[in-house]
Amino acid sequence: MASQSSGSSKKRVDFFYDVLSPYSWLGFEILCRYRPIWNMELCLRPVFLAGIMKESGNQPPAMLPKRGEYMFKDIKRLAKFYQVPVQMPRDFMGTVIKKGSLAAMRFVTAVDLTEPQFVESVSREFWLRIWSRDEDITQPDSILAAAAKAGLSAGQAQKLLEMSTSSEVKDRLKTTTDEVLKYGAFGVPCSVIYVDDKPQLLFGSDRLELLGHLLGKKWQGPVPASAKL
Ligand SMILES: N[C@@H](CCC(=O)N[C@@H](CS)C(=O)NCC(=O)O)C(=O)O
Repeated sequence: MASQSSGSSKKRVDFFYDVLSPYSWLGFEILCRYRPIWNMELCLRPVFLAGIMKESGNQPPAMLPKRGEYMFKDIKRLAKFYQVPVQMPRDFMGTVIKKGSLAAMRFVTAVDLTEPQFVESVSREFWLRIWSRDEDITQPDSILAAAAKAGLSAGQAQKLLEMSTSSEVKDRLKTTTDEVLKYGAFGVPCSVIYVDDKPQLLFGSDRLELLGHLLGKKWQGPVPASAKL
């Protein structure tokens, strides 16, 4: 459960995301760049976007054709501006809507439960596969390849893959998804912070300047100078 930072001067930011979401990738990379600058305790919280859509009664944005068209252009412009190598998969419907991210998000959840220091690198490798190189993230071999690139040993990755279908992992992914729904989520990414002891949910990778403002921190654009070094 997200809560106000206790003890340390670090501000806690819970970042809820699904690797099926390119906007989540943008937000993730920006927050990773800002983590030392804003002195944040960045808590990466894997959720299942399809579950959020279902429970909130929402639909993937691209289901509205005009919005889908806009999104393609938006992502291309943002990738350049934010300096994150996002590229649309050739078969958007097949990759994003039909194949989905359940196996990948269960794997990330298993990593979070047992090897949390790898959550960031594993998530990034999934995004690089699906949203940069147009590669699969659903098959066991694809998941193991992402895990290897992220720095997990073959033995660790195989164990985590087996664990990812356990009820412990399924329950944890559902609990985290339910948690962000309680904060008011209808999509991803969502950042949750506490201001005056009250949780504040911010939707999108385009609300990080506001997030900084609420934390009393300065926004230096999507690629702050120290991240360019
Ligand atoms: N304006 C947001 C858009 C984020 C967005 O479209 N996220 C998708 C998933 S990739 C979503 O969950 N959309 C739900 C909605 O827009 O209602 C941003 O720039 O990050």
